[in-house]
Amino acid sequence: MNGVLELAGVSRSFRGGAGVSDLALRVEPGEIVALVGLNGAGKTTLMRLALGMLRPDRGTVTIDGASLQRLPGRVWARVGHLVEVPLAYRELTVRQNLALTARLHAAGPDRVGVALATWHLGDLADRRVGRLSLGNRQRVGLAGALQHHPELIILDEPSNSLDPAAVLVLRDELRRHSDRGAAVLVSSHHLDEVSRIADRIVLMNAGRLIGDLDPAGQDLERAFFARIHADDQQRRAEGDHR
Ligand SMILES: Nc1ncnc2c1ncn2[C@@H]1O[C@H](COP(=O)(O)OP(=O)(O)OP(=O)(O)O)[C@@H](O)[C@H]1O
Repeated sequence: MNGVLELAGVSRSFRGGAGVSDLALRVEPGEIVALVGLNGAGKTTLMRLALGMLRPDRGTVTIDGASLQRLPGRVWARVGHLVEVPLAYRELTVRQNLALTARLHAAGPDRVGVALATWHLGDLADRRVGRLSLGNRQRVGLAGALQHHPELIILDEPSNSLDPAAVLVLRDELRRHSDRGAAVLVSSHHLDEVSRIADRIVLMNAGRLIGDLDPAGQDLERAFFARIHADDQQRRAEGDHR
């Protein structure tokens, strides 16, 4: 498996008018793509579509060239994701949760010790996940999503509720996994953080992908808002002409 994720012409609408339209995105092995946009832009929806948690009304999603409906189990086992709720059983300990996620991904139990050390979870290894703080639960979720060395990584706002030390671990881990060839798609609200790790920043607004931002560019925040504003104005103008 080489982990390429591709969305082509993907649309999904929800009752009430919201949704995403005509999404086209390709994430290559070794590449970190950051998805940025305002609240409600459609980032989580795109990720749920990419993971088959939601079916598109139109368009196709492929991983490694295979449609999600026909994706073999061994390919799913090479995907690591954290979208919405961290995969963790509240009544089990941190160590038990990590052992379970390792098994689900056909990885050996030896990965658990490494994951505990990487995410500084050693002292919490025998605590029940349900008793942990939000940030520590997020660390367990991230450790579980990455410990099997996935070829495709999809994380929705992974730095949410992490302390600065854990944000550093996250950054190092994403770089390390992309250096060994993983394709990484990550959403974020923190442009400065994203600019440090992303090879490509993809902008989303009102359910559409509206172009890229240069991670090395000056004053990313200003550039971000200018692009969003221009897109809003264009949509309004097009609406006026209908
Ligand atoms: N299951 C659903 N039913 C109806 N509307 C939905 C559903 N899921 C998402 N939406 C709507 O689709 C739009 C996009 O939501 P989404 O959660 O993808 O945005 P987001 O970019 O991830 O936002 P945030 O930054 O706040 O997490 C929103 O208007 C949301 O209310």
